Amino acid sequence: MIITTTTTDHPTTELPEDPFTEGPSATRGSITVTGPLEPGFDHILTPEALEFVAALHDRFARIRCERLAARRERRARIAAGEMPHFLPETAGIREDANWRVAGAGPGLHDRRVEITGPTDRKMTINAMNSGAQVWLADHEDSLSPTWSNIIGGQINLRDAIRREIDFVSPEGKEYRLGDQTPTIVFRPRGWHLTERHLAYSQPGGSRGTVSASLVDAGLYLFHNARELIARGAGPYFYLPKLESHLEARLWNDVFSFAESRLGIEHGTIRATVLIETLPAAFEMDEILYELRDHCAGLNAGRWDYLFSVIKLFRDRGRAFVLPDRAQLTMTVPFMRAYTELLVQTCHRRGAHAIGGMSAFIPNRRDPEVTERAFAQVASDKQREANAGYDGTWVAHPDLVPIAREQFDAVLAGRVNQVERQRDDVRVIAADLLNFKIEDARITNAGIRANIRIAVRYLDSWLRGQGAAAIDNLMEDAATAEISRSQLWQWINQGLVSDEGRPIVRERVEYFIDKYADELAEEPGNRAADAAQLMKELVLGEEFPAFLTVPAYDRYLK
Ligand SMILES: CC(=O)SCCNC(=O)CCNC(=O)[C@H](O)C(C)(C)COP(=O)(O)OP(=O)(O)OC[C@H]1O[C@@H](n2cnc3c(N)ncnc32)[C@H](O)[C@@H]1OP(=O)(O)O
Ligand SMILES: O=CC(=O)O
Ligand SMILES: [Mg+2]
Repeated sequence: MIITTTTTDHPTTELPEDPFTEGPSATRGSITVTGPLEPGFDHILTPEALEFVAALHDRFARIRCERLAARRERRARIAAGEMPHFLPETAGIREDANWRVAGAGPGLHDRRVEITGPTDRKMTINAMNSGAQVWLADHEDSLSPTWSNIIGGQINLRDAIRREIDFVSPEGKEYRLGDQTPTIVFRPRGWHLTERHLAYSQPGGSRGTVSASLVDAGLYLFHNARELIARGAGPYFYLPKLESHLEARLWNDVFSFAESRLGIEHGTIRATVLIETLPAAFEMDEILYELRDHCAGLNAGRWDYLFSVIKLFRDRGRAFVLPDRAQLTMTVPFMRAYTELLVQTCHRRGAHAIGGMSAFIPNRRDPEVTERAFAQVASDKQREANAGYDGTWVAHPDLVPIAREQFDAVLAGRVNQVERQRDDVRVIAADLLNFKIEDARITNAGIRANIRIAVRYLDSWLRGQGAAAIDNLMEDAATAEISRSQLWQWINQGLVSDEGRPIVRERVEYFIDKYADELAEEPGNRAADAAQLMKELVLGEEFPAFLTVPAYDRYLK
């Protein structure tokens, strides 16, 4: 194989020659627990596990900061007029037809339906009994990262993996695992997030930030990697919110280091990378390449992708303004282009292409809502299966058979269609950047819907629930990001709604208060904080890069 690029010749560049033999100058920091110890936490936060997480910090904390700085630099260049583009310096990787990724690990060949959801004890058991092939156990978009949820989630994962999990609800309903359970793929928090209930100290007393990604992935690997392998699967990850192939390289280095440290074979860990930012869509081949020893596939994370487009171009003028959220479907030109390119890229490299999440969810108490959700989800999954995807996500157990039916119809007895090449796809940069939408509208109803959804979602998140059914749609951190970033953009671009109403701070503020007031009677509500946070996110001059950052730093208890 001939690769004509400098970025590929990386003996994991930031590391010494034998990257996993610590040199005399290696930092030996330590991690201490500053959060409260709830029942069972001591079994997860053991001295050995904390030492492992500290070793990850010694090695990778600085590089993480560099990668985050690179995100800020790129965004500044885009604000100044640069457009995202395919990188000339990595053309060799894209043009070389000869390399492939490791592909699916044991238990991961059949990913027709993947149920996603947070790791609380009841939902863990429900997801494991859902009939899906995979459970995406989520510490990202659908999990509010309270200390209880984060370490409680690790307890539940440990117990689920060992089949030692049961639960009795306050109403007395009993939950236990059935015989057939899905392969678990764990999604740690993204590189931008920190964990404030742990402290990282370096020799000499200096303190460093604790990366939420390294905590989540580190604890999961430490407690479960060997057990998963012994049970015929492996430690598998979904990697969220990557913005470049260098971030993929960082993950790859983390995995290689962890494998070496835990004494498991190189390449045992498998990752599926979410392509959910616009810059990452320009680096899909490079991301696969960086992670090739550990990579199982890519996923089209549609909601964060939309958020990324809005965020990147928020101050670039009206040509970059997207219409009401309801009009941002998967068939608008830029979404179709990115999802088609993803399948083509994956299958060329032997990687799975996994579809995304339709936000329509059933309501067991309302047959009409359920019927509409089933129809919407069926059509979304039919489109994905026909496009060549190997599997897809669902948000709710009742959607598993609906999605499965669509994939089974196309796969006709096979468990994936990785061999199907989409040589017909011709996507160029202009297609990924074609933000024109026919009959685009920004309506008063669309503005109010964004405000209502975001306020309600923030209230839910601050109460510790990171996914919520709002008006029969699944809302999570990614969908709420779209709502709040659209509002910020529409205000700052001085837009007027289709009905002729200027979109101004005073009016948006009025509705924030109105929708927060609607929640004020609910027991345990966080409506006042949600309104305050929403005002910061939407009415401020500054645009916080992620809503979860100020929400976590200043509002989450
Ligand atoms: C942009 C992205 O990243 S998408 C991926 C991230 N988002 C998600 O994962 C969302 C996952 N989905 C959910 O969290 C939930 O479906 C919600 C919050 C949207 C709705 O949940 P509920 O209001 O509890 O729905 P509903 O009452 O219909 O649930 C019925 C049963 O199914 C269970 N259930 C619903 N969704 C899930 C799920 N995703 N996983 C496991 N169990 C589930 C509920 O726990 C409930 O169980 P019970 O009958 O034993 O009490
Ligand atoms: O994580 C998935 C998304 O759509 O965002
Ligand atoms: Mg996402």
